[in-house]
Amino acid sequence: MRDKPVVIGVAGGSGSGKTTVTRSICKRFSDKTILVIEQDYYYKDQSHLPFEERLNTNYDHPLAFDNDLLIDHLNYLMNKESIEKPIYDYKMHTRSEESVVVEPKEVIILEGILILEDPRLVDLMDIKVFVDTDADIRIIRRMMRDIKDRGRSLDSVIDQYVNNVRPMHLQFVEPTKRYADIIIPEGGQNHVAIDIMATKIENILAKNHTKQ
Ligand SMILES: Nc1ncnc2c1ncn2[C@@H]1O[C@H](COP(=O)(O)OP(=O)(O)O)[C@@H](O)[C@H]1O
Ligand SMILES: Nc1ccn([C@@H]2O[C@H](COP(=O)(O)O)[C@@H](O)[C@H]2O)c(=O)n1
Repeated sequence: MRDKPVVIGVAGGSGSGKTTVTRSICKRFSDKTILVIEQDYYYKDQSHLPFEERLNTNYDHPLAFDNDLLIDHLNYLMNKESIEKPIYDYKMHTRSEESVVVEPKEVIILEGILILEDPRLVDLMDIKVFVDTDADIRIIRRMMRDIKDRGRSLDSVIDQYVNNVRPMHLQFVEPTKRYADIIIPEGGQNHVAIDIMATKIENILAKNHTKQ
């Protein structure tokens, strides 16, 4: 493994397909090669707040994230040290009590809505990707996922989208597209883009291995 892992940032709006793209890329490599770090798991811990209060948090604002901890963890991984990655509970709107120990790998994919919004995170990335999907598709995907997987009602998804997700997307997420090296339209079903990403990663790994 070269001195430092390769860091690939995968940004994009909620429901754009970041997780799906990331999983499609990971499937092309062995489990030992790519470590995925989700910015969502670094939402600020809210366990000290009553549940009702957690419902009022704006989870689409940059200040909702504990990027200091995320940056500390990325620096540990860059120095080939393991971290205790937090686990996030979307139903309870806070960090779980458990965490998981993860070891550094040759490639780190950092995935999240606002990873290109913090210049300290951008500075750590070798390749920056923005998954670009139309807003109508994103809201439909989000409705289906949040009701099925995140314990939400239709009304709450619509309310949150109108009051927080949409305005924050326009103010903070969409403008970060300009920092991307690669823009992937439509996300996980874009096989050409996934092929290009996988080839780029293979080339970087091959170069690192011949240097040793
Ligand atoms: N191309 C696609 N076609 C249909 N459904 C998709 C597609 N990409 C993602 N989804 C679904 O949409 C939801 C959101 O996708 P996900 O990859 O989790 O987006 P993000 O990580 O950007 O929020 C998931 O339930 C996923 O299975
Ligand atoms: N307690 C929380 C925390 C976050 N969210 C929403 O998650 C979205 C980001 O995750 P994606 O997988 O969709 O990128 C973000 O838009 C937050 O609104 C939430 O609903 N509840």
